[in-house]
Amino acid sequence: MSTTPSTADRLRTLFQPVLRGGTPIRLRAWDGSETGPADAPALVIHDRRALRRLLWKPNQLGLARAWVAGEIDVDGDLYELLLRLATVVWNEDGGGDRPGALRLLREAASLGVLGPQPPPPPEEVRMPGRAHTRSRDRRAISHHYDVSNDFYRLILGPSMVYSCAYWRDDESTLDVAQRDKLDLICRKLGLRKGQRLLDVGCGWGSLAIHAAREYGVEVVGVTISREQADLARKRAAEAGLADRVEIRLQDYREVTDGPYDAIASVGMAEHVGPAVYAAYAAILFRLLRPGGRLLNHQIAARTDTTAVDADDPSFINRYVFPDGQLVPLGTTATLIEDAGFEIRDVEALRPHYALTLREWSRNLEAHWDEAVELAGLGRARVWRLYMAACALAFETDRIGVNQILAVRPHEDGRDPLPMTRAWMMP
Ligand SMILES: C[S@@+](CC[C@H](N)C(=O)[O-])C[C@H]1O[C@@H](n2cnc3c(N)ncnc32)[C@H](O)[C@@H]1O
Repeated sequence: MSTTPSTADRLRTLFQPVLRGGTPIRLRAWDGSETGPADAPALVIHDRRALRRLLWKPNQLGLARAWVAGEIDVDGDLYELLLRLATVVWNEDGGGDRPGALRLLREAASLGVLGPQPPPPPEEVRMPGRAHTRSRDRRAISHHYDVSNDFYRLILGPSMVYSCAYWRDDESTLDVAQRDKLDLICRKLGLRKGQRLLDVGCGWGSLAIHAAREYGVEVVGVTISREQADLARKRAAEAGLADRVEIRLQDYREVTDGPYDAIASVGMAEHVGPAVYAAYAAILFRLLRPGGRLLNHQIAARTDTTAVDADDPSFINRYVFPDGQLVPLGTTATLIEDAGFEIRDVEALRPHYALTLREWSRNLEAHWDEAVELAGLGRARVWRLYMAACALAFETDRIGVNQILAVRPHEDGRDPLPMTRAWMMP
């Protein structure tokens, strides 16, 4: 019997310092050799070029580059693989640890398993110029949203809502949970017939349509994604609401036709950026009438990582949401208050987003061939990894999501809201 270690065994030895605390996954090498627990999902390394990426940046970016390029894959459940890796890789500071990476690269070279240095896959983006100018924001948004409306429909389902759903019970489906979320927002905003609602970051128009149909309000929805605006207008017209739903291809900074009775901002403020957040909050404040309500629904980081992200960009930044930035809930709340709002309610929905993302992931995997046809293989692989990784991030409390209900106070301090929260409940 040969005592020569297999390629997979040599890889395991190599990754040992990165996989601190154990190797809870299977590894399969390009020659078919395999090591690790039989019941665990396998990280399949198809191409040895992945090694340079994985060893140089054993954190998210290296893994993502190898994944998007198709050099690695999973045999089994991707979410489960990431969950197992998260405990050993992502808690490690390998991304900033260049001396450690160099040592690993030398070891890899001596083991004879190191391939040549590959360029990043073409799906990776770097945004030139100053962040959060209107033109750069338009490009960043177009990168993520102008992919293909049909591709998004495969993932989001007929509701076409691209934010965390509201899962009232185990029986809910994604569509029901999305409808419940839209309705929760309308109730929190206290919408009444004849009022004017501004929906900043309106996506494919689902909230605008729901609010106009169920609450009789007039809605202006703005988005800077052309594909979204086109489909949102079509959906509003098909729902017979073209006279009450106006969809604009417009930046929130360009809205000047206040006052509105209520403003919703759902899943948009993540794109705003901490540097211009104070200006964003001030614009929404000016656009609301005194006594009017703002519902700001936004993903939050647990800690402020903006400085770290600038030095060591993440997978999400380079592939998914260029210029998207997450800050802690407290930072957002302070900025909203500083603009003059009174915060009246905060609801944390973290577990709801984990469930939503698991559903989107399942939809994508169930329609994989069609998704690849619509968006291209590289893009589809980006979305598959992003959705599984974000589900995990919510599940494990690395990020959260919160609905902040705030009012623009009356000058005399009169309270525009009921005394208890009962009115908010279904
Ligand atoms: C995650 S999507 C959420 C869409 C929708 N609110 C929903 O829940 O389905 C974010 C939205 O914010 C919009 N957005 C981002 N930056 C914007 C800006 N500067 N001005 C207007 N809309 C913006 C995008 O175009 C997109 O429609």
